[in-house]
Amino acid sequence: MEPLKHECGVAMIRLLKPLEYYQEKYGTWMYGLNKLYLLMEKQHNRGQEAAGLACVKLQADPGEEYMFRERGLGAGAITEIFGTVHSYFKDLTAEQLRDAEYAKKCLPFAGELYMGHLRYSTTGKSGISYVHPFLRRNNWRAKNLALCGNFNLTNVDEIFADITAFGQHPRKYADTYIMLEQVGHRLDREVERLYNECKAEGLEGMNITHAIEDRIDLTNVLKTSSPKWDGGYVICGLTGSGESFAVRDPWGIRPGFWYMDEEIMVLASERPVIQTALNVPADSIHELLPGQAILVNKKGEMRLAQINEPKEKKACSFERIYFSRGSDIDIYRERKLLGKKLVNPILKAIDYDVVHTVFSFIPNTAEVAFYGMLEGFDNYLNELKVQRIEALGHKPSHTELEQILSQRIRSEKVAIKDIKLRTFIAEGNTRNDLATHVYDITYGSLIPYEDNLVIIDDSIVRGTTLKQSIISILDRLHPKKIVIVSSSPQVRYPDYYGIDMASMEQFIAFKAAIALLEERGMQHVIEEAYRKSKAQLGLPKEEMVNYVKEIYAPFTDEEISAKMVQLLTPAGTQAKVEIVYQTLDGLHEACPAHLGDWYFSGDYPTPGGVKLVNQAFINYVEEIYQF
Ligand SMILES: O=P(O)(O)OC[C@H]1O[C@H](OP(=O)(O)OP(=O)(O)O)[C@H](O)[C@@H]1O
Repeated sequence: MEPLKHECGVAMIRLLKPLEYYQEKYGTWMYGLNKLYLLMEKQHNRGQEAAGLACVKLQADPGEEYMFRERGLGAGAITEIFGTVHSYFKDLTAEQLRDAEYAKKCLPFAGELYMGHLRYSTTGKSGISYVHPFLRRNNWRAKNLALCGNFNLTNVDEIFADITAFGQHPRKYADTYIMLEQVGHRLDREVERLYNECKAEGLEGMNITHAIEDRIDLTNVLKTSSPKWDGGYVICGLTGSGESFAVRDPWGIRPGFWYMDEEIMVLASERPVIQTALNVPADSIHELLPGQAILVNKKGEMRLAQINEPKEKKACSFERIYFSRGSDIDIYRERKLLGKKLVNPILKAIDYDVVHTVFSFIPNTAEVAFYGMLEGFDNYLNELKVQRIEALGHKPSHTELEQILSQRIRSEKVAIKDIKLRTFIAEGNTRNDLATHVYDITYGSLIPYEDNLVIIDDSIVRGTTLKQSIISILDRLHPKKIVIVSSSPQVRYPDYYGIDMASMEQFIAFKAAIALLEERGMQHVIEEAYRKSKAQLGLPKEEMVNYVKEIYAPFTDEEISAKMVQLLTPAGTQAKVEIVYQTLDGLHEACPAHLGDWYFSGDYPTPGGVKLVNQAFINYVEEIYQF
């Protein structure tokens, strides 16, 4: 089975006051719903394929619904699901709409607990039934569970085996279902344990229900269900009795941030989203720590709990480079630094000829790195100007100064992206076409046959953007040389923890390394790596080694880059093309708190990652390479 992937965004809201409070203070009891909309809309960058939301209403009477969900497919899913929710209110009178008590009693989605999810998946497994949140319903309110997550587990097979060993019978072999059943099973046990406890105390009827709901401790549930999860995750859940939680993986791979005051608790995948939606400063927002959970109980009491021992922190650097919005104060700084660090290799590539070089970027994500790169070149040029002034040996005249200071770094808006969608996270089959037509150029933005063009992108993964579109369209401007700059290092290995970059054979770096091995008659390296990978199949995953590294080992980064240029440059391109990459050290210096770099280095933080890359390489050799 191909594992399902959920590279996504999450948002949670827990209103800590009655709905009347928000009606009075903010003029609407829909305060929570509206904030959820903002949090989701501002995380659209994290998922364009589908969206879903869930809501739980506290204090419903038996016979009244208290858990609601809406899900939609497609790029317009957020608008669609909120449109549907609002359609329930469209026939209300103005008075009814203002009446928080009426809303609470009679209207769907008028609750205190909210949860939203944005999804993209590139595995072809789509359809509304795969859209989060997932629900598990039961006649015991505390056993009801809504779950959504930004996650990917490497060991769905092991967890499936585990829960079937308990005698459970999941309906689907899909990670979210399996997780839902696993957490749900532990939740059932917890409720049953409390039921027995309450019974033994002599409680009866609804008193038992209320006592269970007062005593239930979700940390027990999470501690018993999550230890085997091997992967990156922020899993969010709501229960029918009013508990909400979010738990993060022990390596801190996937991000989660939360904010709380006396009115609201909010959690989201990205920090600035909370800042903007609630107008609060960055330092009032906390990171959910590796292995930690944030829980708010039925009474609105929050607590942080260490669910799993934190491991060596390997927060995903690709979040910083590409996936998250660049509006975060730290991400903005980091992206700029990534650009700045590339000045020296770029200077080499343009033969130090800044006078005849135009600098630009491939929209949109690379824009911030571009500003950093420009700053770096400004510094370089200033230094040159100082040297030239000093070299004059006399007090410079006004004309001399003017002449020296007039030199500027030339930056232009050369590439234009015609649509706002991210092509990277578009479904595989449609991507090529999208990449081909999505970019355009500004005619006249450089001097033909005289100027070099340095153009920065955040990442080169499959190379589709370059090959299908960028290089040939830039060549129409007739630059002398095109220097493509990647603010991140060469992407060499699949992700497996929640960002579905591509499968191994699609990586342009991998294709280049294989081509080099073949060209130089070094096929034995492939055979050897395959043999070793195959030989360790029976080993426990903790003992496995990533032998794919041997494919890259014989070559320098520059050799691989040069090969990529050959593979990516369309026939007939007139300009000379070169690719300049960030180094791993440069990445770590720019993003020191996010050292997770497995897609660049092959150093997977969890044994499941090594196991999957091993299998992927075996599959590649057996199905594609075929000796
Ligand atoms: O080498 P490739 O496989 O083509 O992938 C890398 C490209 O994909 C991303 O662009 P995307 O259109 O997703 O988003 P952006 O507008 O946020 O830069 C990224 O910025 C690169 O341009």
